[in-house]
Amino acid sequence: MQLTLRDICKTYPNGVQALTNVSLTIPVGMYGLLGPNGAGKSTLMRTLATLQEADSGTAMLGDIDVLQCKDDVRRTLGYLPQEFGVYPHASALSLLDYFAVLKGIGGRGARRDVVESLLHQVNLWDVRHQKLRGYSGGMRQRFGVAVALLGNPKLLIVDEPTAGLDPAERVRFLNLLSALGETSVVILSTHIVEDVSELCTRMAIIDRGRILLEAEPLQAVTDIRGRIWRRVVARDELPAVQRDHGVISTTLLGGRTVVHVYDQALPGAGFEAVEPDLTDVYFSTMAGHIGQHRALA
Ligand SMILES: Nc1ncnc2c1ncn2[C@@H]1O[C@H](COP(=O)(O)OP(=O)(O)OP(=O)(O)O)[C@@H](O)[C@H]1O
Repeated sequence: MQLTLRDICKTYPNGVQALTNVSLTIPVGMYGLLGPNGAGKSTLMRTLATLQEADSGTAMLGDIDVLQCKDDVRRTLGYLPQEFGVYPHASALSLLDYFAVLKGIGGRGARRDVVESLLHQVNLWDVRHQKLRGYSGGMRQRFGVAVALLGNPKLLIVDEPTAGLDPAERVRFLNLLSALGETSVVILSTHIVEDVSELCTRMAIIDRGRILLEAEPLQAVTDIRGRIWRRVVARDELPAVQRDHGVISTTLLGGRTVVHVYDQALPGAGFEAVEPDLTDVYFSTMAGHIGQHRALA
């Protein structure tokens, strides 16, 4: 089972080209779709979740035509949207049971087993009788995962799930997701590089509707070894450094400015080699040093 996307295009009525010839092969496991705000991630996620139409292209989940046979996909789809509205006065137990009825999970006993086991899995069992209104952001997200997992989906789509979670909730949430990647295609859309580096065995970087890089995170990091250089610069030096070098990122560390530069060789005095990470892969791609930007230029 894998999800295969070929040449998916989408232009909104206002003329925004949100997806341009998106082609991806997404195997069972955790797949990260990484890109900045407005890149087209939600458009792609909503299209795969059968909530909106593409203009052209194909998407096959095994032998199911995702764009044509929407009912077949919905039977095996779990979707956790960016904004997850909950009914504030319902408890997790009653609302999950309600969604299970909607999903067609029949037989009261069987349904109770499914609901109870999901509440354990997402670690909400102890608070199952509490109203959702009192839940933290992370608890709501985990409730959303429980809803998305009803009916054992073969395709699970999770759109920007960690925004707004505190570090402890984020870790708990990511651990939960990683357990799911063993049997299903799980697509995690995010603008947070760490979500992908910690969790995903494969990834793609998308910007302005185009796939710029498709890679295994570890391999992508290995591939740029020896090409990332770092220098601490004074604020007034920054414009010159940016003019003269392929600066991919500028960060602050203890009040000082640290630039990372992409170059095949030592860019000049004051630079030192750094062991790259996935953030360097991301910014090198966005700056056009690696990936498809180069082919487009
Ligand atoms: N319904 C719509 N009508 C017109 N333009 C839209 C619509 N939805 C999204 N867009 C535009 O399409 C582009 C892609 O948006 P999309 O929401 O898919 O990006 P994203 O990567 O999910 O970004 P974010 O992280 O901000 O949600 C953006 O330029 C956005 O403004």
